Amino acid sequence: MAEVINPVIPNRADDDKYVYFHSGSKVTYRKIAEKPTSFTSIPTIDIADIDSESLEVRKQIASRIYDACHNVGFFYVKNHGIPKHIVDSTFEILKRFFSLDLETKLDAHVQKNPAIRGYEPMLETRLDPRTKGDIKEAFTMGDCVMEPEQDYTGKTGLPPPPNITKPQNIWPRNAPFWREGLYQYYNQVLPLAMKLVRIFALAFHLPETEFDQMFKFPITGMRALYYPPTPADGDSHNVGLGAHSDFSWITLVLQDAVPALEVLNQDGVWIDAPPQPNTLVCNVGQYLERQTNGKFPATVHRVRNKTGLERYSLPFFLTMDPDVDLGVMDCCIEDGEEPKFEKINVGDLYIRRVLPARDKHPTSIRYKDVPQDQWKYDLLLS
Ligand SMILES: O=C(O)CCC(=O)C(=O)O
Ligand SMILES: [Fe+2]
Repeated sequence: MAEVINPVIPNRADDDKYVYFHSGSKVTYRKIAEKPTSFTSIPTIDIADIDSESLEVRKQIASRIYDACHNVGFFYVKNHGIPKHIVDSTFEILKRFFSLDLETKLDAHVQKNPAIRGYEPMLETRLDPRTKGDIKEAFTMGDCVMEPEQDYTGKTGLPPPPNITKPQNIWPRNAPFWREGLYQYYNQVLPLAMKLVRIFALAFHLPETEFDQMFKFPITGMRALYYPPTPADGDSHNVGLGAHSDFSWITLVLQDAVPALEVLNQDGVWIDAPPQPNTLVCNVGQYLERQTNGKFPATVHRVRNKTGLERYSLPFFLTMDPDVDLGVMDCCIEDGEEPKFEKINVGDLYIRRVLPARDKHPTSIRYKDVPQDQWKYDLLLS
């Protein structure tokens, strides 16, 4: 029998769209995936000159940050200025804290704290509903007008607000090194983040101090994380932290030498963000995404620790003051474009995201019958 000639004829004009190949006796073809449209690595930005007296030099850093945030939503911060001995001692206390006995850590259980801060044991959160839970332990602290380490009056020139009578953080009573050590790092990373706030203003060709009035005493969260090795041969959905974008303005992550962080690009490909020595990872959060009308995407990421080693990390989340009403910046709306996000109150949006994410927490249970649009940030403070 004569062989049937397949009517598909390779066409040179289509060479860049299709691969033609023989399959058995037939000529056939396959469409080449669209050219990669998105990033394939995470850029590094050296900020050694962030304090330069030259505005031009500072603008150059800002311009690189603009490109990284626009194209990727993530970048490594090199020469961030946090002394190495503080980074080293921070990892020492992270290891020391998470290896404490459970009872000592549970003394500061997140369920005991109205602001949903404190210690979260293994599997307590579940960002990916296909999993048993996130394979990590965590401890969160953040902004608090009452804790002397944060010097509210020094920063704002105001006495602490009289309506706040309970500390927002909870600390394990039998591990005083933990509060002391975390504050050592906190009081380095917060000023660094505030320098970045100014550089971000420059990135939009705005006066450097444009955002200052939004960050007088910002909402912060610092989350110590311990990820044991995720079993390599187990369920492929196993994750240290399920895929998510950050609920912050920006996040600065201190990670140790164990690779596990992965960032999702627009083509749906997971890109590794392995540790680079002496850097922090900076990423765009949902508030900045809103403010920029999506020009800076809050890029999705996850943590999978497949190395067989224990991993520690310490993200610092910066969000503006809770009383700010945040809209899309005019400079981010192109001709003919509409704002994609409505104006919101920063603190109210915060509580409306934080409580549903922890629906078993006593604060969530307390307000479960109150309609969400009546949840005010102050509920977290009482
Ligand atoms: O552990 C990390 O490297 C990142 C953690 C993270 O993405 C988060 O806590 O939001
Ligand atoms: Fe994150």
